[in-house]
Amino acid sequence: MTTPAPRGSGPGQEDVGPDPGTTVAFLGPFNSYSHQATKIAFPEDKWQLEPTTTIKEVFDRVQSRQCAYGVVPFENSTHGTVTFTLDALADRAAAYADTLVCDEVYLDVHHCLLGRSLPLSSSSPSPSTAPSSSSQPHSTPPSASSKKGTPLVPLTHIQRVYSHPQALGQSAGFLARHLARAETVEVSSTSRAAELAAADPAGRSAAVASEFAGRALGLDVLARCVEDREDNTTRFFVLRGTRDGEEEVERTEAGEADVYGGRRYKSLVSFTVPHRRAGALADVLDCFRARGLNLTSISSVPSLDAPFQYLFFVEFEGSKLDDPEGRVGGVLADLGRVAERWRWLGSWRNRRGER
Ligand SMILES: O=C(O)C(=O)C[C@]1(C(=O)O)C=C[C@@H](O)C=C1
Repeated sequence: MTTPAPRGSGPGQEDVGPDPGTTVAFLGPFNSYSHQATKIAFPEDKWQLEPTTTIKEVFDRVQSRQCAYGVVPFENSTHGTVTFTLDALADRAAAYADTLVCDEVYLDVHHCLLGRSLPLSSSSPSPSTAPSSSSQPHSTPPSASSKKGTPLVPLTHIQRVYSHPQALGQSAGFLARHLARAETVEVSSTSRAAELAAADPAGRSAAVASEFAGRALGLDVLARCVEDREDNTTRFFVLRGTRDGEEEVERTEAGEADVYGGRRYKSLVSFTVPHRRAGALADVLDCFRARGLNLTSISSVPSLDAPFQYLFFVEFEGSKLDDPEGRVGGVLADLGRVAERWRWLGSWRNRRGER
């Protein structure tokens, strides 16, 4: 049996009413990068997309079946893992026992500095802000200098830059070069940052966010591609609840051989190891090596069992439910013997390189 996958082919796709089977929670507000990623996997004509204010709320809605799916950022290629998502996946209070990762979405992330080209008040630029390294006069039209990562107008009037901590981290070099004296303020999402910049009556606030978010609010683009690396990409996880009596993940289509030798899929497990035993983590990793399962990421968070003890996450190529050679089933059985406690968090189609 093939479990319905997202990307427009899921249950109840003709019905866009309040049926929880057609709803997808994502980290909002609208126009966030999470919203863009969600639209890739869940076309808006078939799915009802519901913004949340926190990543935890996405997990809550999936676990409680208020929403059929959820989309959360997992890691960024420049700035690393998203700790709120790892914390929810760590599930220390067993609040998300029925929530699994069932797909992934890669999104190229290109940030803009958004704000007002000139301060809205008639006063001159604040002496407390650093002079911009741009030497262009205010009158220069943006199109005359569209060089990536270079201010399109002087930034001397910008006193404050709002953004999501991930986006600030991804643009740290630009901010240090051009806005060293401006205050940086972390907020819950890049689109919230754009809202705050738009609400500044003096026009002295800016946001690191998408051009999309700026357009929706009538903000000027003060600089494009302010991320420190051109290949800046964020990977999102699609979450869903476990379903009784049903296979857990999308399988290879009937007759479609797994020509990638397991690379068609990825899986995620979490585990703890006996903290005081030398080589305990190496023993767990050795189980993957012994079965020829390639690891694609490894992360850790404090286990909160005791100070300085950790819960590990290992992501590897292979699926629990399309496992003709039994290698994934084998390694999960090994984990039961070698790890202190462990949990399978899902298997899904490997989307790397699809876009
Ligand atoms: O703030 C947003 O727009 C988000 O969707 C969150 C988020 C993240 O947490 O990583 C998503 C993608 C970008 O890497 C920056 C921020």
